[in-house]
Amino acid sequence: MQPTRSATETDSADPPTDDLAIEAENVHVTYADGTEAVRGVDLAVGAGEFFGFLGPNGAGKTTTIKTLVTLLHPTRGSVRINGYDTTADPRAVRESIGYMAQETSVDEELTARENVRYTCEVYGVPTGERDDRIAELLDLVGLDDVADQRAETFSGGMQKRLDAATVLVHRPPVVFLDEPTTGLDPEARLRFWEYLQSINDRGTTVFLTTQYLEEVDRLCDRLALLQDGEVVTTDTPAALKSAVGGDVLEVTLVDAADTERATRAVYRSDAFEDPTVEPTDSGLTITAENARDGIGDLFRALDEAGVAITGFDARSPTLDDVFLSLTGEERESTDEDDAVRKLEVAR
Ligand SMILES: Nc1ncnc2c1ncn2[C@@H]1O[C@H](COP(=O)(O)OP(=O)(O)OP(=O)(O)O)[C@@H](O)[C@H]1O
Repeated sequence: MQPTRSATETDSADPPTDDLAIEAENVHVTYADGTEAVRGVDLAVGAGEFFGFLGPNGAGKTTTIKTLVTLLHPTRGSVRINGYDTTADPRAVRESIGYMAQETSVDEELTARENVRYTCEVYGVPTGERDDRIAELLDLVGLDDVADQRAETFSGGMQKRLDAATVLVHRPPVVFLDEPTTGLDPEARLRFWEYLQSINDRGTTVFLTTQYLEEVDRLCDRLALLQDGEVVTTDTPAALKSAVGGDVLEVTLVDAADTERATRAVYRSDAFEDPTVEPTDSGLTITAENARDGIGDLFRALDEAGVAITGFDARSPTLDDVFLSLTGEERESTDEDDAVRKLEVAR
């Protein structure tokens, strides 16, 4: 079964509820060496939301999430989690959240069951409730069959799911997950997404940092896009894609050296109203309202300019286009996203 986006989806930049799980106001974090990793971040995440925090390497995602979970203090600004201020009341914050760091905290010498039992002890889950809680969580993450095997025999994906189960032992209303699927193969990522969807379906607020647009598009009610320590935009995936506007035409040229000539020909022609033309490795991408209607005129204009094409594709905007138009940066992870798509088609 494929995970689907949760039912709380809205087409708004505002959280779907007044009941906020995460509130960050003008948060700045500057490291001791002077690096300004986070520069004025505002966030308002509603209780029960599945919220994506997306950005390229080094954008400041980990620094932000560590600040939200009280491991770092804001240099300026304030953070409230479940109504508790992270600076004034860090203990209350920690008791009301789960945090899964990038590095797994699974003890490989223990079995899956022992790992979860150990975390129950750390969090003081009442002794009489532990067996049921452990069974429920191992079932939730699909590790009930291997509950008594040592974690060292697990794949990377299984270890991540075990780690995620331990994050939930004290039934926190909010969980923070820092790039939980980085390094997982496509099959393991899909299973992890199903798990994340199921914990959100149970009412848990999920704050997920990731570099994978596909992940955000599939799972998140809303997302914030971070670049150079600043939030560039916050909205639903659907609204962001429609803000890119129109259709996207991908044109592959026989000779990539013709890109400039082709770009000039597109702008000179009246095939499209107000097009945006971006060069790619093999040709160009044209974005315009009703671009599909201008395809005939486009072919004529390129032919007249002496530019030969080998391939052509018309599609609706993706989050990749959003990312490109807002950050000016091409994404690096496309191969992995393609692998997930292919796997889903094969399923
Ligand atoms: N302890 C530190 N001291 C100084 N600078 C740091 C420290 N940790 C991170 N940085 C810098 O802060 C900036 C933001 O890093 P951060 O790890 O928060 O980004 P990120 O978006 O999580 O990146 P990635 O996806 O690579 O994990 C980067 O320029 C990074 O080099």
